[in-house]
Amino acid sequence: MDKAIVDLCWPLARLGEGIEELARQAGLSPESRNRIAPEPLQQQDIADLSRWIEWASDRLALEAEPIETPVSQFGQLLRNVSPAVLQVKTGEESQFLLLLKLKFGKLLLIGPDLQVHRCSVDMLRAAICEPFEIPISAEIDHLLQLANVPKQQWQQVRAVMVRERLAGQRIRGCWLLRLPPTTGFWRQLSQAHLPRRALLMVTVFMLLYGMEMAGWALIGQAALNGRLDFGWLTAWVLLVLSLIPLHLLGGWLDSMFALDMGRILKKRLLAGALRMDLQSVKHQGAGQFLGRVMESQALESLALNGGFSVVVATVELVFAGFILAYGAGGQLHLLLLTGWLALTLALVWRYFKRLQEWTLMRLDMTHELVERMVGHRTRLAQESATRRNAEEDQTVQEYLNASKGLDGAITPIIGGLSRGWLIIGLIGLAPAFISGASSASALAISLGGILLANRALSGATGGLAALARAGIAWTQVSALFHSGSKKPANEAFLTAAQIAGASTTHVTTKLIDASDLVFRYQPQSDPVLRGVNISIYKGERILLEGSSGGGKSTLASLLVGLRKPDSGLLLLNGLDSHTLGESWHSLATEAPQFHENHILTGTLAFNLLMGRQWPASEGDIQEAHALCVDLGLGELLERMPSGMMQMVGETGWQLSHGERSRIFLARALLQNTQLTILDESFAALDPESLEKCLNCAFERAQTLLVIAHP
Ligand SMILES: Nc1ncnc2c1ncn2[C@@H]1O[C@H](COP(=O)(O)OP(=O)(O)OP(=O)(O)O)[C@@H](O)[C@H]1O
Repeated sequence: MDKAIVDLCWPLARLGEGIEELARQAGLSPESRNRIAPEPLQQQDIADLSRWIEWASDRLALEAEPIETPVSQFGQLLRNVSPAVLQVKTGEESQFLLLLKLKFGKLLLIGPDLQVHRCSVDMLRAAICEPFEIPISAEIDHLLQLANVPKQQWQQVRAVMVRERLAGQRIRGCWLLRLPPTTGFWRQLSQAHLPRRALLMVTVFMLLYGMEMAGWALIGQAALNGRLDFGWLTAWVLLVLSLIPLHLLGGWLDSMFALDMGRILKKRLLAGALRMDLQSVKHQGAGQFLGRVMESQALESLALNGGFSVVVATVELVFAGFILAYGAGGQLHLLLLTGWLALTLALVWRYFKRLQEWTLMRLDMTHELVERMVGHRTRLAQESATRRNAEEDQTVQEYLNASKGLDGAITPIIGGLSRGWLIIGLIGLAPAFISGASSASALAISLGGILLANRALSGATGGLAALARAGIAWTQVSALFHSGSKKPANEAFLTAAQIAGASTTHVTTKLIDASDLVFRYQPQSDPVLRGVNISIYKGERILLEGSSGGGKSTLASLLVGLRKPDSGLLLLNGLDSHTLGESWHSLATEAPQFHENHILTGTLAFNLLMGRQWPASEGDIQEAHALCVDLGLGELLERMPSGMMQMVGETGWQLSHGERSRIFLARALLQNTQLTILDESFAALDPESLEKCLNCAFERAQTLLVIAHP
């Protein structure tokens, strides 16, 4: 490896300091004083590197996204991924490069001397791809010799051959540092320079209107003074032409702003949706969520378009106010314009209230519709035909009435306000016109002001109506937005051995230790679980029986960390949920009951291996295939034209009840966790399949808890 690159490498022991420096120089963590420096990882724990980098970044209120790419595309990756941490293998040791950014075609790297150094993309690419390329280069050179390729073409041909040979190999060991979507929204906006861009946008539009008005003043004055010759016209045309690049700049700034704002907002809402507590998700139902998704899309487009129109209209109104004040109408015109604006706001408020009522009704209808669609078969089979549509007419009638009210509120806003202002503006000009006291130029200025205010009002009314709709959408998605914020982790880093309860200082054979657990679904309701004590030792096979509704599935969800107990102590490998954090899920998993488990639309392989790294390795796919055969699904796999890559789910191959239940079982077993809970996973199986599946579970699960009604 090039000596210049070796000098830029950071040792593992200083990586925490390096990440902190990288984040600081990349402007990702301005408030460095309040952060806690992550403890370094030791070289012997290198297997935990990826988790450690993610944990250390979390400590700095950042997110480290692991990125992998085919070797052939690594150069491209280097150009696009920054700031990033890159792993470099130097002998047995792992060292690291800190990539700050790409500037004028060169990469900027932070060295251990804390200085920024420049380096070419090719040089860095060669250094990191070396371990992949060296083993095959001798063989390729031999081939080139045999093929009598002229020496001067070797470099070129070798590069192509290396690329071809390494096409299937992927490089790991690259982590992109960025602000997580859970960071404060304002900080994300400033990081993307959005406030600055908004200010620039307003300035461009102010300039645009200033110039536009100057143009009209120029031509108007020349016409009124009778000096409209070729020179004046040329000056006017030049002014108008110079508006074109400004218009383009304004449009570009506007779309870039909208894109970035939309991206940040979407990421935040998605993060919120994924972090929502299981209970509230269940409580709201699929229909409500569908409604929310629709509202979140509306929020983005309406808030941006509406907000932008209102800003532009405000600029126009300020200019119109100035012009009117200087015109023949003077104070009277200003007064009329203020009154008209007040009327506009009042009408928009009325529209907002009616829209609120209408939206709630629409969301309820969406919810009901989804529920009816889901339960359609049941209704056809069970519900009396006469009752089936009984309530629909009344609901639709109420919805129609609300829609009529909404139309009544929007019509004057869209159609009437700007046109009405034209009439009011002209009436305001009448006294000056009739009395003849004002000059022709003052009348012309007033007329220009009225027209500009008319344009502003039509933009403002559309914009305000869109903002009102965005406001309603916000009330629907604000919970998602707020649940997307999170504080950085405070827990100490745990190595894989510590999590597994097998580190040198802490060895435990007790996998689950629960005492006095209490859980209730609603704060005011009776507990479903009360005073539960249970100990599960590693390697045990346990059958959990009990009366229906006794709380077995609820207990399972506590043990796999999907729910938290209201009180009591629950330890996994001697560690509580606060200490283990997300790692709880890598230790304990369950195959939930049939009605709570799903085959997702995707390949069979994805459905089986979704708990592992995706895209899956060849080895993972073979393991999943072998397990399916053990569970008696071999014949099904043979029938499927694409085998493991067969599309399944709603729109794919329709699996039978028993097939699904075996895929759910395989999915849980393939996670290879220390504790596997199977919640009534065998209910749909015939005795022969049941025996096969049970044997498989006994063989594969490290510790097994089976919930069943034998
Ligand atoms: N969201 C909820 N709100 C209130 N009560 C709930 C909720 N979910 C479940 N319960 C109640 O909690 C109790 C325990 O349910 P759980 O599903 O854990 O029982 P179970 O022992 O697994 O039953 P089964 O053997 O019938 O599957 C039941 O009485 C159930 O009605």
